[in-house]
Amino acid sequence: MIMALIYIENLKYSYGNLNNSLRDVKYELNNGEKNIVIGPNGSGKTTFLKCILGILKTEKMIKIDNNYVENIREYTALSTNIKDALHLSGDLSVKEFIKYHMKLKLIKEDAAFNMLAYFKLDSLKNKRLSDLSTGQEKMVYNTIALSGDYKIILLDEPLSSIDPDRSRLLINIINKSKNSFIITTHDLDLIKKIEGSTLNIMVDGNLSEKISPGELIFSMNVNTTRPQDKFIEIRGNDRTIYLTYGKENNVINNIDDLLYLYEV
Ligand SMILES: Nc1ncnc2c1ncn2[C@@H]1O[C@H](COP(=O)(O)OP(=O)(O)OP(=O)(O)O)[C@@H](O)[C@H]1O
Repeated sequence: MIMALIYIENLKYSYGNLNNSLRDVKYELNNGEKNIVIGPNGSGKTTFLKCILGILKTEKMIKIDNNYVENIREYTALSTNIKDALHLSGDLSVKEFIKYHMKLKLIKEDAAFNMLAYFKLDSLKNKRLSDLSTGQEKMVYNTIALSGDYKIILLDEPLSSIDPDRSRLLINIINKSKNSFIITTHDLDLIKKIEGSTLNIMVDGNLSEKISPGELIFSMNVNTTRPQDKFIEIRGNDRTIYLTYGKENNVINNIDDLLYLYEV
């Protein structure tokens, strides 16, 4: 049996007693897959990535390359733009910060500096991290995540606060890459722009089954009242959202219509 690159079963995570941030997540990421996770604010997308990264501790629920995450000490095949996963020591310059991370990941620092130049961000090298704009800071983390040949790249909202030109450059890199990605986003356009992407929808800590975007736009209907003929069921706290075949209301004719998901 060929095991998925990331294999998750019964993943639950709570920050405190009252908070059920992830409810019972089942998930697989295959080799070379580019998986996009969308969902409303606070639905659990970042928490999901942090569990995979081992930043949040879980018990034998997540396997990467057939090893439990908690047993992986130095997983150099995994890369991310999540700030909490990037070790920070003091207020470094961008140059120092990049050098530090490339050394940590045993990657030639040129890889990251070339990427920075590709993003037309050479001028940031000597700036302090604390002096960067929100978008510039995000691009530095994206650069670190994408430099080097990582097997799995976890990008949390990589395009938030990023200008259209740099967004285009970043999407080009993802499209050219043969590696596997999980990308969280609120930018529904990304689903169209990342070639061959798959989609999961997170609602109230529940993750939908995997959907290929092509499947969605054949007159799918977003509703909370028609469990019969459901194609995808997404359980929320106090509602269940069904994607059904049909043309009554909230019909998905294109990716932008996924906005209905946020409205029901
Ligand atoms: N450090 C924390 N302590 C307590 N609760 C937290 C913490 N981080 C997140 N949460 C809660 O967990 C839930 C999921 O948060 P998470 O950040 O994973 O959502 P998200 O889908 O990434 O949201 P967004 O789209 O707004 O970035 C939310 O209810 C949030 O309030």
